[in-house]
Amino acid sequence: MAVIFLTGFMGAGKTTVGQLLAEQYGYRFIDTDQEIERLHQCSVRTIFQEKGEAQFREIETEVLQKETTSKTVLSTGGGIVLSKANREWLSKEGIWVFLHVTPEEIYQRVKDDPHRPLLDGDPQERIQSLFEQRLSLYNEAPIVIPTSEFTPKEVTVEVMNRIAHLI
Ligand SMILES: Nc1ncnc2c1ncn2[C@@H]1O[C@H](COP(=O)(O)OP(=O)(O)O)[C@@H](O)[C@H]1O
Ligand SMILES: O=C(O)C1=C[C@@H](OP(=O)(O)O)[C@@H](O)[C@H](O)C1
Ligand SMILES: [Mg+2]
Repeated sequence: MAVIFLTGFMGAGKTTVGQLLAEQYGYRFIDTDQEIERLHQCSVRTIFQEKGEAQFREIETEVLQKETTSKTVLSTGGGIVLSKANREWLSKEGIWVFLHVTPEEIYQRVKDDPHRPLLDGDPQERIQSLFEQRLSLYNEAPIVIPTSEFTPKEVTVEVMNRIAHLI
């Protein structure tokens, strides 16, 4: 009766693959960003603007903890790993998967999408710098899945293969 946490950089495919994975298992699908937007009735971008990143992170942690229930695929926002407490939660409370993607591929996937406030300005520079800051945190996950050269369906199958013994 597992909960599966999908983590990784913006554009890794956490939201996309999470939905496919939940369909395959017949599990509930929760995306922390979508849940925050539903609870607060406004966009992630607006929350960043009006409340600031620190408060967004507090809300994100609350959602992570509250929605950690059995038979759930929980797709997180890319910054969930910034908090040590969140990383401990991910490692203790469920199956923690890191969807890996290269900075070049991230840029291709997110360049036309205005929804990510942390990529405002020069997105290529922002991606490179955040990637370098965060890679070691994502790599604390026990299960690492490359995604850059695979379709969401292929990534989903690979996640299922890699966690089959834990489900
Ligand atoms: N494996 C993949 N190959 C190509 N494009 C992908 C892949 N996974 C996701 N995408 C695309 O990249 C964008 C970001 O995906 P999304 O699931 O929102 O990522 P995340 O939730 O990790 O930020 C979407 O347009 C999605 O269709
Ligand atoms: O990496 C980050 O800090 C963020 C990633 C976003 O989610 P995705 O990873 O789903 O894009 C969203 O939570 C917010 O814009 C902050
Ligand atoms: Mg997402």
